Amino acid sequence: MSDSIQTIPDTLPLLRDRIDAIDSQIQALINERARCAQKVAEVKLHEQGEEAVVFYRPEREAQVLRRVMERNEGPLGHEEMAKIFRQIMSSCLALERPMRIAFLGPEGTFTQQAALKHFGASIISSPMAAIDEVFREVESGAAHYGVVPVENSTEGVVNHTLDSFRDTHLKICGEVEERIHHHLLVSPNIDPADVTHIYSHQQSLAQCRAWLDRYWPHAERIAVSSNAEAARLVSEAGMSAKAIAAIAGDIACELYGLVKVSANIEDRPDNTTRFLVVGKQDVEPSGCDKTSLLISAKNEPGALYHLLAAFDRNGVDMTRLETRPSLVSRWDYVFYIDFVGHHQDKACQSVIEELKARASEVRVLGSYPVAVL
Ligand SMILES: O=C(O)C(=O)C[C@]1(C(=O)O)C=C[C@@H](O)C=C1
Repeated sequence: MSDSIQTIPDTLPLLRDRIDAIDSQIQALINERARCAQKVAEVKLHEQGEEAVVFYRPEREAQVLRRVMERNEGPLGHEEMAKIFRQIMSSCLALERPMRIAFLGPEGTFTQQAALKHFGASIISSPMAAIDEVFREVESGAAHYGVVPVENSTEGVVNHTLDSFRDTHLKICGEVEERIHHHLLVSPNIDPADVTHIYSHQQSLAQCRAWLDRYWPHAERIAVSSNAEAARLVSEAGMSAKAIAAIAGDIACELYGLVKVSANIEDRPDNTTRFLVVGKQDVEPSGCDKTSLLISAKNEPGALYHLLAAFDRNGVDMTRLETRPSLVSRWDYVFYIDFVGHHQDKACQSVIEELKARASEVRVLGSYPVAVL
């Protein structure tokens, strides 16, 4: 046990004095760290120039957060401690250059929640109406990075996101995993017993299907463009005392001032959505990375078998395989493959070389740190 733990006082006034003293030390240290970040920005600008400068470094952030978790001794939990540092880095990065992040909107979506989880709260967030708009916003330079959903553990892949990679030169710079908790929400002035219609995004309705069948078998389910939009409709209807409900998450509930009739109503308690961060940069290795590839296979017998064999031969762990129509000709397919490792790793380079010999196109969509939080 360290000295500081042994000398913790045991009366309220003394404990508060102690907390005040610690807070002023923490504050001074955070500002010292922030001054270092300002200096980092100067050095980057000097070395890379205004046109090419890259302030956000996902691999460095992942390393910092992993180290925080490794050295943490409690009583605060590892994730709790990492979240604090997540926000400190977010504030430091905003001092270097405020980051504009486009995400699948409107305000209050799980994608916004994922963007805040990944970048911290010190970002300028721009809600977009559709996934391809997020890509365009980043391509045009109007946003530095974009956040889009890519797969849900209950409902499978988000095809719009996968298909968007065919027409873009953007890279995957990161991934975020978010546990999705759905709640049944109404306006504060509405009696839940009067509810006749339940609004949500079709994926959210599907993720709560068994619960709805059991508890709200007679309510009509209405699919809308997002669950945040459902929450907005419910708050608007509440003004004219119309009894409708929404299924949405915490930030939509808060944003639209709704109340929870039932919390955590998703059918599967491990319901998780994975999001991707897209940008223009090639991310350096962080020591624990993943790579995503887009492969157009030649239309010949055993094509997929030969592609997969390359992973086995090089001992590279494939974590995901998705097939999508190529949109070039009928019954032609492209494969999206994720694997463990960075494209600069020797074994991963061998896999990519072997794939290139077999496939008509192999594109590295990006190597990026495995989600830390
Ligand atoms: O190390 C850097 O390159 C920094 O800019 C500093 C810092 C940090 O606060 O630790 C801030 C932003 C980057 O995304 C990574 C780390």
